[in-house]
Amino acid sequence: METRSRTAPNILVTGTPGVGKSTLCEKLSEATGLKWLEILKIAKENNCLEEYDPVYKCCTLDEDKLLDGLEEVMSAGGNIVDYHSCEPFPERWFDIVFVLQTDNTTLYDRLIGRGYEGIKLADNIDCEIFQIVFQEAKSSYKSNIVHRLSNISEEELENNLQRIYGWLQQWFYENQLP
Ligand SMILES: Nc1ncnc2c1ncn2[C@@H]1O[C@H](COP(=O)(O)OP(=O)(O)O)[C@@H](O)[C@H]1O
Repeated sequence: METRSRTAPNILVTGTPGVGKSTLCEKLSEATGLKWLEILKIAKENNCLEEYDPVYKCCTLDEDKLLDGLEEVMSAGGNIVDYHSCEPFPERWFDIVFVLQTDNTTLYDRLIGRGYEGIKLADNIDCEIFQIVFQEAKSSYKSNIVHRLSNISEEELENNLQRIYGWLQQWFYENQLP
């Protein structure tokens, strides 16, 4: 389904675990009324998780089942999708993609605070150092809709929210229904 037939845009908020996606999405959803879709939570609730990985202490996604289940709500528009990767999703779903980023010390502290350790901690820090999610986003979507946002402090979070509100206003202005 094309963007034009949506009554509100779909936003993807992505980035390495710990960069602040949930925090930003929750505030954005509260302020705008757009629906916050926490992909991991939705996958759990709808039995879209596959085998457990004991090293990373998480499960892989049953992507086909998850995407089928989300198609209708994504086609309608008005969603904020929160996930640490953009690879599973069809390009046509999103009007804009925000990749949140932090510095490595900040991310390290946040992940330690969350109980990450060993390979899981090291791999996530590497993921941020090598900007894996940003590279993924650039290869998955048109470059003009992919935006990096530094999200280290409360002040940056507020700036990021303001920037997204500004973008949303512009979207509604440009896509006004006749
Ligand atoms: N802009 C920010 N400034 C300071 N702390 C933040 C910011 N964004 C998130 N945090 C904190 O970082 C931790 C991880 O945030 P979270 O939103 O859960 O990340 P993610 O959803 O990307 O895994 C939380 O403790 C949260 O309070």
